[in-house]
Amino acid sequence: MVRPRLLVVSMSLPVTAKRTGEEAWSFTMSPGGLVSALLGLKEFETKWIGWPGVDVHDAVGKKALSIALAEKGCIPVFLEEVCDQYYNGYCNNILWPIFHYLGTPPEYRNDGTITYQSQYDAYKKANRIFFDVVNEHYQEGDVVWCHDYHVMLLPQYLKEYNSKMKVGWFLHTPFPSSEMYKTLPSRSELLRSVLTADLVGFHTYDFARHFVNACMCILGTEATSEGVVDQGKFTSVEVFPIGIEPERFINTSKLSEVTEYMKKFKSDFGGRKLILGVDRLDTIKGIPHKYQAFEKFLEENEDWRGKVLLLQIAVPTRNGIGEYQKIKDQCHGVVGRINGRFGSISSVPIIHLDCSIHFHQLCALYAITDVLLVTSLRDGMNLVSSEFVACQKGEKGVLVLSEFAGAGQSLGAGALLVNPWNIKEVSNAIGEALIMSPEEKEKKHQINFQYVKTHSTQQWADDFMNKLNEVTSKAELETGKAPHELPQHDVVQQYSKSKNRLLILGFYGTLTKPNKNQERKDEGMNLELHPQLKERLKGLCSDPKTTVVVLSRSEKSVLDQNFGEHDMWLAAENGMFLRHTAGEWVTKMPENMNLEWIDGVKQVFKYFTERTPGSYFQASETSVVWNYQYADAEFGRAQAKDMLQHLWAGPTSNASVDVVQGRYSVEVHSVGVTKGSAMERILGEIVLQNKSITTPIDYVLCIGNFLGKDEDVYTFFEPELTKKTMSSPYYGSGPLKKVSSTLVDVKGDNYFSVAIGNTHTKASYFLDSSDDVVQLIHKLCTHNNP
Ligand SMILES: O=P(O)(O)OC[C@H]1O[C@H](O[C@H]2O[C@H](CO)[C@@H](O)[C@H](O)[C@H]2O)[C@H](O)[C@@H](O)[C@@H]1O
Ligand SMILES: O=c1ccn([C@@H]2O[C@H](COP(=O)(O)OP(=O)(O)O)[C@@H](O)[C@H]2O)c(=O)[nH]1
Repeated sequence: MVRPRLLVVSMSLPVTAKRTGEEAWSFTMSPGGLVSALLGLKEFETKWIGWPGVDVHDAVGKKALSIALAEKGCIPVFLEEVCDQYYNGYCNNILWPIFHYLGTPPEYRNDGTITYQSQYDAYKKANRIFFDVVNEHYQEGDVVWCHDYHVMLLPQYLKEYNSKMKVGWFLHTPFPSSEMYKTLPSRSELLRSVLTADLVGFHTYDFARHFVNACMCILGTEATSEGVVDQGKFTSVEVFPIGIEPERFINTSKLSEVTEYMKKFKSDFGGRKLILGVDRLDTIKGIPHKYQAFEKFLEENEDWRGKVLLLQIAVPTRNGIGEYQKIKDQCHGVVGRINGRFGSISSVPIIHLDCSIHFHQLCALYAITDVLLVTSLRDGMNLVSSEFVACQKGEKGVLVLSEFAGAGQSLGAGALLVNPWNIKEVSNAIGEALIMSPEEKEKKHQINFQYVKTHSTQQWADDFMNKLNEVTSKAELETGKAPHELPQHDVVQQYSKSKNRLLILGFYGTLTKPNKNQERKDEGMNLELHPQLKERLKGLCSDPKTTVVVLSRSEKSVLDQNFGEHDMWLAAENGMFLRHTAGEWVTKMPENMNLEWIDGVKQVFKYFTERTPGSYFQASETSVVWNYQYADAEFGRAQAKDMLQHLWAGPTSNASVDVVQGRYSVEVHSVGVTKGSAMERILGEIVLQNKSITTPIDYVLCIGNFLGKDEDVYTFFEPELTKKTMSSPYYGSGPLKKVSSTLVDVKGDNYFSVAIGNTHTKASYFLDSSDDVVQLIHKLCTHNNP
């Protein structure tokens, strides 16, 4: 496969520039895991677009810097006067703490005169500047991969300008639960923009789930198991846990310079056990908590005093922010206290370094470490943990890892997981790690080493790119398939010609009267067939060449009441129950379906129904739907968001259910209860009962006003899919065997899938309303006698 060129966009470039003369620049590597990880992308032609770490105001300097950076495959973004408000302000003082559950900084809570607005304005401006630079360098076919919370508006700017650009967005930090995210004033704009990307990626399932929930609660979008549908546009949301470049660490630790450092450090530490911490000096890394836990350990384990050293590399970061200056002082204070308490003339228990160290030194330290102590209060991933695992040699060390780091989900099995807020627990884990047997340490190490080796950055990038390619190719195909107005003449003509027709009709919104003025009517509770359809349907059903199926989420009794007198098939609760009107209901529910959640969901729905005038809920045997179509729209929407929170916190939290938000409804049903998935079972039953079927179905008309998750029914009969489905084992046995290969014979011109009032659909055609369905059914009934 030819790989596209990659435009990586992140706030920081991998190198930080320093001016050494009018036209001269020197560079150092930028700190942080994002940079380390992306440097591992070797197999793509990559241009990296980002801020060079300095403000440059003169044209000469900018030009010289651009040239020097170009040699490194980098393109600078000059942020100039917006930089401070953007980077130190909105990004790192607002988004960062909110995304890491620290909430808004105190000055925004306590000082009524400070608002986010000017910082948000700077954020918008900065994203525009990023957009301009990307746009200047973009070539057709490039993939633009936006990284992190600094560029959340960029996907929208790019897509508005050129909808064909392939755009991915990946978040390196946690995405918080919607309760926390909701506090952001610009929450909707940021979400909407991110959703314009083709693919949105996170490190862990939790982060992805939080994002999807936020979209549902805040924007009212519909969520599917694969992503989010916003205003008819689908955005894929996936999990891609980042890795490191393991070979780089493994090979470096074998270098003689590194071995020399190892010897030297061992001798410097005088035979003491080494506990290592490597973190940017960031509020989220829990460094003061680490010190407190170590202090507790020394307090409670007198024997270990003088025999263990905690070395903390505290890499400087974001010096322009007050909180970061404060934490530095705070750390120095605590270290002083502990060293004062437990140090001696010859040694102190903690060495705290406010600096970054050379890569060889880092690998040497990782290699000789007995305990790597990671106490992040929240962390997107934490690559330091993986780097430590990759560098370990000889008798292995132990990873003590915060359960709040994304890495906890991938390296947890080979680590001692701790809650960093629980000082006692961390202190105990230090003790446990120090006395762990070599066999146990080796076992844990092997588990993690296998993981680290096989989950490289390259793999991570490949996975992201492959998925992006897949979703964009699919979207391209689907764009070409935007639905057309139903060619009613062809529909009728093909109908006349065919010998064995199958009509699949939805009920609500398809065969009911259109509800144009949104007034409350009794049919809210009691769905009623469109009055003009009664006779027409009868005519349609009485034709022996036509099989009609009403496929609805309604209950059996509702379908009985409305269609009982017609000669047709009724598929209630999205196909969970089926009957021919001449026979009894049969259950088509998949075996082992767990319905224990239903009572809890009903209670929540009842609660909201009582508090939302005009709303009602319907519970069937397999699903519960709350409808606020006749309630005040604004209030109903707000209540729906609130309801989702209650559902997630309670009855649906561990249940295998889908919670689907419709335009005016919230529906909960067991996973996999979709109309498309029911189709195969329905068809099987029809064939089973119609033993006389000898001619294949040569005409399919499927009309509905379905939820996104049910749209799979429109594609079920697509000619290329039919072949696949019909050759499935289901059809290879029992009574279907004899008709399996010839059951359906639709080639395209005799297959019509129709969505009512929806042009963002998988259906091939659309009709405006159920009044059009009435007209169409009339034409079909009278086709021989127009
Ligand atoms: O550029 P800075 O402001 O100095 O910050 C450095 C980076 O910090 C964050 O890194 C995150 O990415 C890592 C790799 O995915 C992940 O392991 C870690 O948990 C995250 O904190 C930030 O997201 C980056 O944008 C910064 O460049
Ligand atoms: O002096 C140092 C020590 C470490 N690191 C690197 O900083 C990164 C930290 O990444 P992590 O994901 O653990 O956290 P982040 O800093 O991105 O939040 C790792 O790749 C380290 O190798 C660094 O740049 N300078």
